[in-house]
Amino acid sequence: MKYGVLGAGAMGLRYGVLLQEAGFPVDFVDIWDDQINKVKEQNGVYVSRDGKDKHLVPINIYSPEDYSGNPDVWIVFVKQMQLDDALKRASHLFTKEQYVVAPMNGMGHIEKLDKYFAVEKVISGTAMIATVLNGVGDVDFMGKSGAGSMKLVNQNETPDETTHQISDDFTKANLNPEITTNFQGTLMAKVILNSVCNTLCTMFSIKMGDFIQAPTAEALSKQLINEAFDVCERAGITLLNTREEEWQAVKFASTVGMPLHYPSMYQDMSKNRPTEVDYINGYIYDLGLKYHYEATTHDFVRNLVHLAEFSRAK
Ligand SMILES: NC(=O)C1=CN([C@@H]2O[C@H](COP(=O)(O)OP(=O)(O)OC[C@H]3O[C@@H](n4cnc5c(N)ncnc54)[C@H](OP(=O)(O)O)[C@@H]3O)[C@@H](O)[C@H]2O)C=CC1
Ligand SMILES: CC(C)(CO)C(=O)C(=O)O
Repeated sequence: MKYGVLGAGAMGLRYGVLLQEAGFPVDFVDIWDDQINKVKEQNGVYVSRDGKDKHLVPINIYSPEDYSGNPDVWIVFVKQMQLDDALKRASHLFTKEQYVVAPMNGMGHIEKLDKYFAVEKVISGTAMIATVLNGVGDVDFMGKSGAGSMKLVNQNETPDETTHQISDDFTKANLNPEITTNFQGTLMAKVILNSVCNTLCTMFSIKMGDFIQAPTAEALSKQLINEAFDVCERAGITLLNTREEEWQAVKFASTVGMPLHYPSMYQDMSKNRPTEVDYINGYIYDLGLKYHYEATTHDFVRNLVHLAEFSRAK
């Protein structure tokens, strides 16, 4: 199938380059002018793996206004706060026949995608794949080839032939996809993991492997996990994991999976950009309020992240 990647940042480049290397046609569309200009100027994107073997990979990149292709599948990887703008600028490129796959972090993207794509063709998911954008036109794939895994989940919880075909293509690209059929439960399990790892590592500027060694890591993680599970139970969401399994997932990702990774939220904070915390801890808190439950720890850490954003901006 032909892929269009909307958002040629860290994750968009990782998915697109791996699919291209697996033999699929890929076009990249971005709303970030500096990235487009740099990639065009250097005739591609510099790709490294764990900081080594930096090499140039030629890619096709366009602004939405300059692109006129018709991919079978869009892969959307932008920060939650950029999504409205990206979709609006690319809206002339979307058709009701196209599928969209958006394994972004946080929550808030699905309703936005539904405005442009047929509901049964909206696939979300989660990516346990760590990637760092060193700067414009320069991306670092963390972990060995084949490291990391992801979940694909249809909004209508009914995987069709195209979903399986996308999954096969992603397998060929070494992205290790698994199709699940519990939409909310799949997405929220990742939101909860990010509400622990991304938020706590970002506040203290530490890698996941450093965080997990802290004597307080378990207590801090379990407090956030328990509150989030309390929210999901009230909202009628059956999570993929139990509370204990969620903590084990945090531990595994931090100890074995990606100990050297600064989560993507830290990558924003360290460059003085706003973070996705409102779509992660903030989403959990707001969801709780709808069911008359206050996830106060999530609200507190969300506000601490905003305090850090504010103090860095000064
Ligand atoms: N990175 C990761 O390891 C993972 C990320 N995700 C999720 O994937 C989605 C996309 O995230 P991701 O690919 O990480 O983000 P991106 O790499 O796409 O973020 C790039 C954006 O950051 C801004 N930016 C400005 N200057 C720089 C700079 N010098 N270096 C880097 N970025 C700059 C630009 O936006 P602007 O001009 O508006 O500032 C640009 O569009 C998010 O939902 C994220 O949470 C999920 C799993 C793992
Ligand atoms: C790679 C991972 C899972 C780390 O929390 C992530 O989602 C991120 O960096 O945003």
